[in-house]
Amino acid sequence: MLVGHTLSFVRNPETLINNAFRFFGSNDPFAIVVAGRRTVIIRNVQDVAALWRNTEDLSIDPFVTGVFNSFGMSSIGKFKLLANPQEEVLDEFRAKSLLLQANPHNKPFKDLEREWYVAQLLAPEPLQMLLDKYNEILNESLAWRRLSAAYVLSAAAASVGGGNGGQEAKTVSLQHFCRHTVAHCSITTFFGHKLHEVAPSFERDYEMFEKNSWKIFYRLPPVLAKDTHRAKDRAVDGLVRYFALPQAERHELAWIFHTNTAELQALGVPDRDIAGFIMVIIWAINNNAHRMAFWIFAYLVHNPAYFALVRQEIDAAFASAPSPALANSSSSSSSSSKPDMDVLVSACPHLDGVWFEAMRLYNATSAIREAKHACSIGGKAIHVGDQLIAPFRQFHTNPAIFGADAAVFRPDRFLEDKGLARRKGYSPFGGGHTYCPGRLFAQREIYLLVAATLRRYDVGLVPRRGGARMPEVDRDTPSPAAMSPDEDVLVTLTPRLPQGAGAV
Ligand code: HEM
Repeated sequence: MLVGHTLSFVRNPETLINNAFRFFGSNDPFAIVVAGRRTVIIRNVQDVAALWRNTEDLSIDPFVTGVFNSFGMSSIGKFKLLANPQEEVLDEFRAKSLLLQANPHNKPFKDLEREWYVAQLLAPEPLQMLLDKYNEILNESLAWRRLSAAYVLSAAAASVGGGNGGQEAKTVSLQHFCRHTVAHCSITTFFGHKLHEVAPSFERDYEMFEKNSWKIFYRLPPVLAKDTHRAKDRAVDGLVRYFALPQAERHELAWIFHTNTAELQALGVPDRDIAGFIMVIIWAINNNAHRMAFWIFAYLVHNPAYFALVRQEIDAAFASAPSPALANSSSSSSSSSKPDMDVLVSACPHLDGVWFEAMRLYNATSAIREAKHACSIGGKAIHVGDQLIAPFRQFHTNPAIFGADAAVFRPDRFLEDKGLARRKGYSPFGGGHTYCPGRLFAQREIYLLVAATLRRYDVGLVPRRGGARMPEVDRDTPSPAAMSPDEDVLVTLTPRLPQGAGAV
């Protein structure tokens, strides 16, 4: 049975799918029509595993090229991503190109690229080097005098909730704090300071684009997304200028992006397409991460007891670092503000709990594939050209997996059941051959952000008309991945006083 339901699917896939399941009365896959296409929806955990396994018949490539299409990539650029390197690499690049020299199975660019992500983002040493750089940039940007106008709304000597009565406090938009800090730190980590020199408005343009990037992702007519397209085009212009610099001036560029751009050049992909391609990856890096950071902070400031537990764990990770007050002083070296990463990721159970729980409840990611050949999933016949979608939030809110209170944000569930984050059905980073290669970086960058912030500052909730309220998910804005809140949270940041001075 086919049901035409494009708009309701884009706006709120969950309600539509729940209604359909009630209607059909089973967990078997069923078909609806989305944007004129037969789309098979999957909810059974075993069927998702079958979808991930079946790389012969089911492909993610049409979805990926669709995204690049929405972001303005030319036909030649899209063709080259999936083309045969033996036929496409230009003569002058053949001796050096990894697509020819380190590609025994002659994989197209898009497939070989996955191996490069793994090499940079999942191998311990390269990952740690990126994180060390990230931490340095983070500590510079969180210094009291450098807190950015992108999120500071006002500064005043005020008596605030954190207990440092009379000390200066800055009022901050939590949404903008997370969006700006995550984007600034990761963009500078991967591209270096030179990008800001040649494209001073890059971050602003990127953030403006990203705020409504769903309009591009869901291919709204350009006339309905003018500002978003313009901001994206300006950011891409900035990247074109950056990549036109001699390589020596881009020495801070991370290996993965050096490799991506060099190999796309070797394939003869036009410069603007290369910049557009990199823009999509920058979006994948940031779009989810800052929203997750927001939900974590939002939960912590609304739950002081949990905040205190997380801060205790974080302070232990800084055991060999100087006191918070020293960390805030301009003379403090960035390395002295470095937490022990092992403690942070393996001895902070309450931080883990709030991270796992945010990733469970505020993540609308789906597995998406298209059928290249006829096959079957969960007993359902799949025709060539069918689109298959498995929305993970269906599993993440399933009481059979997460208990009767699955709809509630309760981090302790991950402390009570240590195996819960490995349970089938918990897939915030997807799975199969497209399993997010940035998963370790993402978790660690967010832990660093939470750690650095709580280490340096008392974070107080600004009183809100109508009383404090943990935001809910914004159900009016479609989200391809991490979900936005229906309301911002305003907080005060106040430098923590040294231990022993009665402030902490
Ligand atoms: C909380 C933050 C993040 C979440 C929730 C997230 C989630 C995901 C998911 C679900 C996928 C799989 C998509 C699919 O199968 O279609 C994915 C893919 C990907 N992610 Fe992430 N991600 C995050 C952060 C990052 C970061 C920080 C990076 C890079 C540093 C990154 C790089 C990528 C890349 C390159 C892919 C494409 C993989 C492929 O097609 O083989 N992600 N991400």
